[in-house]
Amino acid sequence: MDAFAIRGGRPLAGRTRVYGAKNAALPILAATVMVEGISVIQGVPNLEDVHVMIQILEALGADVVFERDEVRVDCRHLANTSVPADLMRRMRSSIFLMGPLLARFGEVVVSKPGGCVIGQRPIDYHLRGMRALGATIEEKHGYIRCTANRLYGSSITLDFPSVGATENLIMAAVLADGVTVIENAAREPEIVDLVAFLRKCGADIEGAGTPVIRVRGVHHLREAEHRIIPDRIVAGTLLIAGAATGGCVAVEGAVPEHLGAVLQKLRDAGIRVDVDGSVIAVDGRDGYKAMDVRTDPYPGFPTDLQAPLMAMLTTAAGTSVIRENVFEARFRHVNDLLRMGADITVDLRTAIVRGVPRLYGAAVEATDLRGGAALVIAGLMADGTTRIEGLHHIDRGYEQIDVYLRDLGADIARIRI
Ligand SMILES: CC(=O)N[C@H]1[C@@H](OP(=O)(O)OP(=O)(O)OC[C@H]2O[C@@H](n3ccc(=O)[nH]c3=O)[C@H](O)[C@@H]2O)O[C@H](CO)[C@@H](O)[C@@H]1O
Ligand SMILES: C=C(OP(=O)(O)O)C(=O)O
Repeated sequence: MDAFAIRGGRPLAGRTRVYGAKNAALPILAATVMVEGISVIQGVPNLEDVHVMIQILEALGADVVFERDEVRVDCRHLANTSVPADLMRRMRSSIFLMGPLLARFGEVVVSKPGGCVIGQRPIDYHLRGMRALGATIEEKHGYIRCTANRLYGSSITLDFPSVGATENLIMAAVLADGVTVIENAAREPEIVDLVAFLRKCGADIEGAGTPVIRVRGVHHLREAEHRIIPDRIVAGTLLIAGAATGGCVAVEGAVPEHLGAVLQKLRDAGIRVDVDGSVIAVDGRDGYKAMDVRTDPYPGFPTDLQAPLMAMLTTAAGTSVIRENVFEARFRHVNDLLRMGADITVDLRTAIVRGVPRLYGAAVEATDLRGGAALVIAGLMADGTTRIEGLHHIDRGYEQIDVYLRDLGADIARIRI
């Protein structure tokens, strides 16, 4: 088993480059099963979740080659429509196979997906939407079998703008008969990227990035090449780490508009933020103050950066109030931050963070992906040595985070324990 050993207290400094977004790459790789040809996807991050998605595609009968940051997926001879349960459990994004397989073959068997434990994370919107498109759904012994002779365009209104349900339903609707309208759709940049890929393949979709998405079904999808958008959550994590350590960090290759709410919050805390084209720089040398933050669907402050920002605010002057509006149980990192000397009280979806002068190194364990990133940031901020276990959670979403941070001057090592 691996752990990170971090000697904290060094301000990060320098330039780094962000890679492709996990949360865009995963649905796009799943969408390739609808293409009866070869899809070429570039800018794919080398992450555990991407490897699981490739294993799923191979189990379905696809030929997949992953070289450097390019994945070539040949789905001409796809034969299997059941996603193995052990792979389903490995990540939330396994559910993205539901829409595409149903669309292409009229049948799919999945089971409850895994992923970060940050709330109940049901899939009822996905299933309700598939039913609205004409699918029959049987749930037995933990398996979910969806079938349809044909899918038909329909009107679907989501109770909450779910990212995954919006993506799954767009994919199911792409090959359906007629027009599907998804209302209260999620607007995240990753959805816009999925739609950009599908449109290159010949799909007829309008409204991505707005709350109303219209999909007019087409007969088939053709081969296409696509480059994944940069990972706004990784970019945000590195910028927050830079500011939290009182350092100066520039992240290249980002899309600043995707980070609007995040950059605004950093500025609200008194951190200097400069944007020059695709380079975002933060300067935290003058320190920062407490502030209130609420997570919301895009374009609001992303829930995936709530934990990293909380780590930063543990030593801010004053009291911060953090409200988590997207997931009902996304504060599991708090216990370990307390172990490191933070002063935080949680009441359901609200965390009150009273700034303390400093954090202290401790032995802690990541229990989910972004909570793990928060512990890394806390370790970089803390006096003394922090040992972080549970690295598989962090590796699901950050490509060699230790290497990136070392390049910025951090004293972090991956050790075998
Ligand atoms: C692979 C991927 O892209 N993951 C992201 C995606 O997760 P994911 O797509 O799972 O998140 P959703 O947007 O679907 O979830 C938002 C809320 O809706 C609820 N819900 C969702 C679906 C459903 O059928 N029923 C239901 O009640 C969830 O429990 C949650 O409370 O968006 C989240 C919100 O930005 C991010 O934190 C995740 O990083
Ligand atoms: C929650 C996340 O991932 P997943 O939806 O794959 O669990 C995340 O990327 O922060």
